Amino acid sequence: MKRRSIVAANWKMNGNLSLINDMITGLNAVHLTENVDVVVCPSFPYLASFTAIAQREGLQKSIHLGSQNVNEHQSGAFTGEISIDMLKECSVQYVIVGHSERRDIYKESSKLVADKVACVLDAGLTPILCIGESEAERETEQTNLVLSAQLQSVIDKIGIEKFDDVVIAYEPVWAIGTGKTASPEMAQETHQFIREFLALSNAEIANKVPLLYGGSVNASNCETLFAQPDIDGGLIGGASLKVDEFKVICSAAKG
Ligand SMILES: O=C[C@H](O)COP(=O)(O)O
Repeated sequence: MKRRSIVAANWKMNGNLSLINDMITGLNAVHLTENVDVVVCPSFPYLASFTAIAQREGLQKSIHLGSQNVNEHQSGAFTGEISIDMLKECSVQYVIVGHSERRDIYKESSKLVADKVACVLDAGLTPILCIGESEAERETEQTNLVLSAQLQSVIDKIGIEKFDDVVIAYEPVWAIGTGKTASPEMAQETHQFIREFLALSNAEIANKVPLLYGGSVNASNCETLFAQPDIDGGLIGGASLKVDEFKVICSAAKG
């Protein structure tokens, strides 16, 4: 079956208003293959700006706005946090959850990540659930164990059926921002494992879930990565801050 392809830009704590303008103009000029969606995830202060500029300039309908994080509570005394309703008011459609930088630097547990996935789904938005192993875990052959545990905690929380509305991004931590991309074969092998793991709970849903690869994807390696049968697009960090390079990556998504 044909799965949806997604290319998502995670700007992390980078970018500014000028980049929002340039990205919207640049992406509007890209010919996106049918069945390909593009998601731009700037920092919180730029979400409303993105929407305002997109409304003013017009935006291809397959380009969407995403957030890099959300708080799992609906509202309350959580200084510095952002609720799902606030994101909805800014026209956000996708939310990155469980990025390894959130898990490592901010100590987000798999339970918290699962709560956030549930919160995003309950609001009718799409979570981009990030999973991935560290270099030490790969070297000690624990990759599949780590990925299974990260996935199982979300399955336990929301049930496998709800994965129909979940996007998964596999990002080996050792490949993030390091220039050390997983080889297409290694990435494919791990994506296939993820799909097979989901299939143990529900084969039909496993076959439908878009699986994105993330970790030093750039204009030179995107085509071979996206050509792999179980890779349905990418979660792009550094290369998504360069409009021309990101356009090349979006154009390479197979749809
Ligand atoms: O969310 C994106 C990933 O962390 C990948 O970042 P990168 O493309 O800079 O390696």
